[in-house]
Amino acid sequence: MNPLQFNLRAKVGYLLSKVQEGESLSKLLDDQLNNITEKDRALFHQLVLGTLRYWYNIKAASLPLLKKDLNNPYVEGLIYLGIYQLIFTRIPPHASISETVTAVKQLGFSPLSGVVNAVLRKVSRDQENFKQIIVNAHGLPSWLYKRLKRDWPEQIQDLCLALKEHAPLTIRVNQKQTTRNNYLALLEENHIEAKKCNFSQSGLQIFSAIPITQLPGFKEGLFFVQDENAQLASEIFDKKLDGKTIIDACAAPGGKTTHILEKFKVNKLIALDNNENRIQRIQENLYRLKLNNSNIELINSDATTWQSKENIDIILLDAPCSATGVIRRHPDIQLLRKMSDITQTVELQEKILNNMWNQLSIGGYLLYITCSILKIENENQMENFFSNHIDAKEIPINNHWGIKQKFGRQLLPVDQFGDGFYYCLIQKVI
Ligand SMILES: C[S@@+](CC[C@H](N)C(=O)[O-])C[C@H]1O[C@@H](n2cnc3c(N)ncnc32)[C@H](O)[C@@H]1O
Repeated sequence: MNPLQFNLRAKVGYLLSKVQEGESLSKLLDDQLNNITEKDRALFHQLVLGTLRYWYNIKAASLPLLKKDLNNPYVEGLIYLGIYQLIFTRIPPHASISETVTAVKQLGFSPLSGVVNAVLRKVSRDQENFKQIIVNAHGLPSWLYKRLKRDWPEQIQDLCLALKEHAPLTIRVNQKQTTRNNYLALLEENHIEAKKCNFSQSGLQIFSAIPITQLPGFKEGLFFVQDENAQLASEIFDKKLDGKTIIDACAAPGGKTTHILEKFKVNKLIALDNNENRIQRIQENLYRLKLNNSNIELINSDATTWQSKENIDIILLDAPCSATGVIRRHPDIQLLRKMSDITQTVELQEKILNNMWNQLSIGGYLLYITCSILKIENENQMENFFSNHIDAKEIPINNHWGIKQKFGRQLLPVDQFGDGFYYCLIQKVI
């Protein structure tokens, strides 16, 4: 059958199988969206994201229904998709079941359509019971659950629930173009509901469901979409960055680079990243936000080896990480990350840290950041760093947000608030 003739569930099932094979959802969505009619796009998104969000909850509830492992990622994904529709959407059960069973056949697995039909009918007959089992499951891959429970024994239950929530839409008002109050007034004029963020001085949370590009002033660069907790990087520095030479060591797509340029009058900013396509995105963002000045240099290079030719006052190191703090926005991370990846990521972070530290002038500061909630990438990474660098001194971040750690501060994702982030500020003292 021509894939273009697949029903919507088959298109979702195909995409879910690709995520199971290790492809990232944002790239798949970019590639697939042209195959989805305009009127189906909202439902397509809901079904993909919803099924991935509750993947491990549904897995826990559906395993006892299967006599043996199906060993078929397409059919596994379609069963979860069917159950997601039955438990979490208002789609009539008969439509959820028949559309999903048709998808199984369209994808070439007719012999398994009877099993899928039987499982979905069973769930449909006993919806309340299954809903309880699903919402009571921790809903994470077991390696991640064990690690989080070890790292956050007191917070683990709230954390599991928070990771299933929808993250709020938060923007950062471009202070070079307008003020937060003026932009809030503009939103009110356009009947768009929003409120000021608690911790970020330029953040606004948007409540109205509206495409980002239709918010007023998108093209003019009046704002940038950025989680509130990601905005804290620039808040930590207060006025300290005026006149400084700065490296943003892992800069793409430029969220923190552009914030620094909006907030401070820097001497020079070098934005480094080893991904050429993503460097292009920094360029686009600089251009849209009207921050494209001659004192900014974009460099496509590897931060584990790159050498600076000039004295560097400040390094922002927003390290590549497990991204476990942003699972709410990217639920595919739950399927994509494996324990072995974490070990490699921690090693990469250490290499980048060591090389960038060598680029920093004495008296300068390095801000280490991750969007991870795993201590091995955060507090433990810093503990290791301080034990190997007698020239490093922690500068405590005395803010109200987050949880103070032995080194640095950790923010955990909280319903209606920001994502999981970690910050540690270090000064080079000798
Ligand atoms: C967490 S993201 C950075 C987000 C960015 N700071 C922002 O606020 O928009 C991490 C970045 O590190 C980059 N990266 C990964 N390994 C790298 C390396 N060895 N050298 C330089 N950049 C690297 C990735 O391409 C990715 O863009």
